[in-house]
This record gives sequence, structure tokens and C-alpha cells, in this order.
Amino acid sequence: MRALTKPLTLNNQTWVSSSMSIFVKTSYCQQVSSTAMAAMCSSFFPQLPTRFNGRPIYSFPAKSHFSGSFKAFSSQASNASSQDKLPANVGFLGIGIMGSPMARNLIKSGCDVTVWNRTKSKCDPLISLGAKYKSSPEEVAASCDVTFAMLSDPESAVDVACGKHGAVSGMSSGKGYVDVSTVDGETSKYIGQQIKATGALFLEAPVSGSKKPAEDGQLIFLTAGDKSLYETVAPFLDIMGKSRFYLGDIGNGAAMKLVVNMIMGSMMASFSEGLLLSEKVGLDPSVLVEVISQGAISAPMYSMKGPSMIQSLYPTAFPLKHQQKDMRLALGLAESVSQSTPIAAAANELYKVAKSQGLSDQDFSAVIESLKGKLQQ
Ligand SMILES: NC(=O)C1=CN([C@@H]2O[C@H](COP(=O)(O)OP(=O)(O)OC[C@H]3O[C@@H](n4cnc5c(N)ncnc54)[C@H](OP(=O)(O)O)[C@@H]3O)[C@@H](O)[C@H]2O)C=CC1
Ligand SMILES: O=CC(=O)O
Repeated sequence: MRALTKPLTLNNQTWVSSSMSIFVKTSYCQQVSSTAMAAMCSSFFPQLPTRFNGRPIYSFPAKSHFSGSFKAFSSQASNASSQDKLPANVGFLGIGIMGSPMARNLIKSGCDVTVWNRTKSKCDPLISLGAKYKSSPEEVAASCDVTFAMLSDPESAVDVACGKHGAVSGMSSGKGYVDVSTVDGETSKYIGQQIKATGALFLEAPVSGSKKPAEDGQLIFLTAGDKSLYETVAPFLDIMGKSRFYLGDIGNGAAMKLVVNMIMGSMMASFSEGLLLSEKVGLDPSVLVEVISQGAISAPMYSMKGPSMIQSLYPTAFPLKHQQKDMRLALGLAESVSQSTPIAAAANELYKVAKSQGLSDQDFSAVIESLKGKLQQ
């Protein structure tokens, strides 16, 4: 189902809505029909029009505090009263490409946010917006009810949580730790054990969606762990994201994220081959991108990244080094259950070549450069 994506002025009022899929609480993968959604709109907001030009619309009054697209419902709908239980202070550790806009959206939504980053200067824009700063993860965790962490990889996630002056040292009963980094399940379980040994609660919550969805508050949270913490932080997840899945035991969120990113990494490698092949046989790769966009294999990623890839430009949204890390972790996951993944394994080799070409900090679409090298040989 697609809803309105641009603000609409009706009856001298502005309405906004997202283009997200709508889910219900009873079955988190079941989409609500257009008619049901229209009925929900009119029941929750009876003053709102539910049809425009004869078509159903799903509109809510614009939230003045929210900077990105408006989210209507999540995969596990939070009830309005959960706002009453909002923890007072939120910590955020790891102010990188993703952490920065996620923390910014919390601040702009009126949350009391305390930040820390290894490179302190990256906290400065958030401090200007009203965030507090503490000089270690331990101090952030000690001063906040809930602490989010968005770190590079398993090593940094463990270091920030469990290292010297790590978050664990500041945790205690009544607090919660939410790790939104992309790590493997074993790492997540280890961090979870350390956090829970203090009496605090733990949730793994890696995100699907890149820099722009993070800026727009349109991330997809893949959560697992303490259900009560999931419910407590749901309002925060809804500020930063457009949907959230609760997947049960710790490790399931990490596994879901790795499977998704394994597919994404393979898709990007295959797309790179197609772009180069089309050019080599005399086709215009821009036309290939257009053809793909109209067919069954259309994906937003191709239309977003294709034009810049054709110009050999790779402005970083998702660093290539992180995509290669995710391929590596996904291959480890597959090996742990003896699942054959030859396509992902081949794609991983391309990301490794691209890293050796010095492209680690470029966008992961720079993987195409690894194939240019091969073709020239
Ligand atoms: N970018 C994207 O599109 C997406 C990324 N992700 C995942 O989110 C996570 C963060 O990604 P992203 O924000 O892009 O990455 P960045 O590289 O921009 O940020 C990484 C963060 O981790 C910190 N960090 C790295 N190593 C250490 C360490 N040893 N000790 C303390 N802090 C450390 C960095 O601190 P410093 O600033 O000091 O270097 C920085 O805050 C990764 O797990 C990634 O896979 C998930 C979805 C999308
Ligand atoms: O992890 C990357 C993403 O785009 O999702």
C-alpha cells in the first residue's frame, strides 16, 4: 500500500503521511488493507478526511516537533499511553554517519539526550542542538535511563559496552541498553550477558536503512531481547524509524540484519557487473538503470546509486568496509548452520578487493571498481 508522500492542504490544514507499509500488532507481518487503514484513521482521528479525489488517504496532523516524514504505525504498534512511561534521559554512544542523525531526531523530538563519541568533535553539532555530553560510555550509562549504542563492528561494540569505562560500568537495575550496531549474534549475546549481569535490561536493535532514512526517521528496527525494554523504548524507535520488528531471543535481530545485508551486498555486486557489461557491449548504462526501474527486479537502491556509479562517484552513505564486515559476518552465520551461500561468498571477494584498492570509506557501491580492475586485466 502506498500512502501520500507529500504534504497535502485540505480544509486549510496541512496533512502529512508516509509511504510506509502498515502493519498491525496481532500479526506483525500482516498488512492492513486500504479500507481498514481508512477506517482506523477515521476512528482515531474522526475530524480527518479519509478520501481525496475518490481515493483513500491516510493522513494525520503534522507533528511540529518532527523533522522527517511522519510515521503512522509500526510493525508492533505502540499504544499512545506508552508515551507516559518515557524514560527521562536517553544516552547515545557512537555519533557516526548513522548515530548522528538518529540522536538528532531524538533531540528534535524533545528528548533529553546525552551523547558520547570516541572522536568528541562529532558531538559538537548535537551539543549545539541541546544535547548533554559525558566523557565516557560509563558516565553516559550512569546518567541515563536508556542508552543506545551505534558502533562500527563487533570489536567496537564490545569495547564501548564492556571495556574500561564502558557502558556496563554505569549500568544498574532499572536501566536499559539498546545496541543498534550491526554485529553478529554471538557478540550481541556477550554484550547482553554483561549488561544483564548488572541487573539492567538489554535489547539488540540493528537497523535496516541508510544515512537518508536515518535523517528522515525512516529506519526499520530489527529487535530482540528483553521484551519489556522493547516496549519501554518503542516511542524512541518510532521517532527514529518507520517500523519495528520484535523477533524474540537475542541473536535473532542480528541474524535478520545479516541476512538482509548479505542479500543487499550480493545485489550490489551483481548490479555492478550488469552496469559494466552493458557499457562494454555498447549500451547506455543509464538506460539499463531506467529499464531495471520499470521491471520486476526494480529496487530503490539501483535507481539511487546507479547514476553516480556510472560517473564513478561513490558519496558515502553506507561505507564499503561495513558492507564487507556484514558479508563476512553473514558468511559466518551461514557456515554455523552449514548453509551454502556461493553467491554471497563471491560477492564478499569483490568487497575485499575493493578494500585493498583503498575504497573502505567510500560508499559500498564502489565495489564496482573491483570489477573494473578485473576487466582491464
Ligand atoms: N551507514 C549506513 O548506511 C548503515 C550502517 N549500519 C551499521 O551501523 C553501524 C554504524 O555505521 P555508520 O554510522 O555508518 O559508521 P561510521 O563509521 O560513520 O561510525 C562508526 C562509529 O563507531 C565509532 N567507533 C568505531 N570504532 C570504535 C572504537 N574502537 N571505540 C569507540 N568507538 C568506535 C566511531 O567513532 P569515531 O567517530 O571516533 O570514529 C563512530 O562513532 C555499523 O555497524 C554499520 O554496519 C546499519 C545500517 C545502515
Ligand atoms: O546496513 C545498511 C543498510 O542500508 O541497511
